Amino acid sequence: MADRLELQGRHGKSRVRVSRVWRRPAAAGGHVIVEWNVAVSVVSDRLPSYTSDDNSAIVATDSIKNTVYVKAKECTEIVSMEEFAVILGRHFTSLYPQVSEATVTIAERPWERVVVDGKPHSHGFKLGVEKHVTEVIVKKSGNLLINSGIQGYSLLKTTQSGFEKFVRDRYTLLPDTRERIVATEVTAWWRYPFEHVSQIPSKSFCFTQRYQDVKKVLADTFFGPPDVGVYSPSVQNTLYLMAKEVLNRFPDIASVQLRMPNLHFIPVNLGNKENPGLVKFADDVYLPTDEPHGTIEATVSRPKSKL
Ligand SMILES: O=c1[nH]c(=O)c2[nH]c(=O)[nH]c2[nH]1
Repeated sequence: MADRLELQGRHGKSRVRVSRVWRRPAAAGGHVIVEWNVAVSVVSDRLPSYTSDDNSAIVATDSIKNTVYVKAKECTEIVSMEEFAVILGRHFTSLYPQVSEATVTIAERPWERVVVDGKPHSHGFKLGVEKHVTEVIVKKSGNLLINSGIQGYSLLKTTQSGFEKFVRDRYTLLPDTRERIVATEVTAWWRYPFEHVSQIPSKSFCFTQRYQDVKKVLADTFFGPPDVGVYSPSVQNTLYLMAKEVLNRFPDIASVQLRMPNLHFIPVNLGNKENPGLVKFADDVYLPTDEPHGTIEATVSRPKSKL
C-alpha cells in the first residue's frame, strides 16, 4: 500500500542576502550596488532522502546558499536581478542531473543613488520604499518563466476620485460621492514573454529599466496630468486602466496582475446632542485606516494569439 504513495518534494534556501558592487569610475556613472534577498528552490527527479537514509541525491541547502555568493562574484558585468535569477536557475538545472527545475525568487532592497547639489553622487545611496521583485522558473530543457513585479508602491491623491451608483440595499450605509481621497499600496506582477533561455535578449534589453518604466506608467495613469489629474470612478476602473496602459506601452509584457487595496480615509464628523457640529466634515479632516480595507485585484492579459 505504502509503495503507491505519491511524493512531490522540493528544497532550497531562503533569505540568502547578498550585495554586489560594481565599481565604475565616476565618469562612467559611478558605483552600482544591489542588495538582494534570494530564495532558491529546486525540484529533484530523485527523492530517496525522503523515504530512506540515502542523501546521495541532495544538493545541500548550504551549498545552494554558497552558490549564490559564487555566482555574484562571477558577475563581473552589471546584471539585473532577472538575469541573475536565470544564471542561478541555469546553474542548478545543468550542473546536477537529478535537478529538473529551479525556482529563484529575488527581492531587491531599493538603494537609490543620491543627488547632491543637483548631481548624481558617484558612490552615495539612500534607501527608497517600493521594491522590485522577481520569480524565475527554469527547467532543465531551458524553458523558463520570468515574472517580475513591484511591492509596496504607495500612491494617494486628494481629489479626482469618487464612488457612486453601486448596489444600494438594506445593508448599505456608504453615501455616493464624487469627492474623496483615494490611497493604495500597489502590488504588481507582470510576465515577460521569454519562454526559453535562448530568447532572453542580450544587453539591448534591460529588465531594471523596464521595471522603472512600468512603475512610471502605473503612477502616471493613477495620477493623470499634474495640473488637473484624471477622475477615478472606482479603484476597479483605475486598476484596469493602469494595467491596460502597461500592456499598451510594452509589447514584451504578456500579462499584468495588480492588487490595489483601498486604504480608506474616512470623513470625520464629531458631535453629540449638546455639542453638535464639533467637527463638521468639509473635505478636510479624515481618519486614515487600513483596518479594514477594500481588496481589489485583477489580471489583465493580451488575448491568446489564434495561430
Ligand atoms: O473604488 C471603490 N471600489 C469599491 O468596490 C468600493 N467599495 C467601497 O465601499 N468603496 C469602494 N470604492
